[in-house]
Amino acid sequence: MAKVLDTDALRGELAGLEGDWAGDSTAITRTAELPGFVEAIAVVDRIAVVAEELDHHPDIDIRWRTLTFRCATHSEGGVTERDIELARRIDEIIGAAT
Ligand SMILES: C[C@H](O)[C@H](O)[C@H]1CNC2=NC(N)=NC(=O)C2=N1
Repeated sequence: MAKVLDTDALRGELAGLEGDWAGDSTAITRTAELPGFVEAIAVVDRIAVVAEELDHHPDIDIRWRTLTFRCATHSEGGVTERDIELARRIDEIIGAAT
């Protein structure tokens, strides 16, 4: 079972991520702007595959070509290492698409 990260641990983990993630021990979020709607949906599709592989799923808000991801471990009520791993994988996919 993954533990909810405390503020210090979370700050360290966020600093190590490629993307501009923000948040607190409740949840972390980042946005990404893709060239267009089709590209944004393609990114969501790739992230869906990874989320299934990890058995860990982000909340995703889609507005035209801007995506907002929110990661938290629902079962633990906060941000755990599983969210950091998911965030890292989301960053990789966005990095490859932009
Ligand atoms: C059984 C399975 O591990 C759980 O239901 C998973 C699925 N995906 C999940 N995703 C997220 N973000 N939090 C969870 O607690 C969670 N639980």
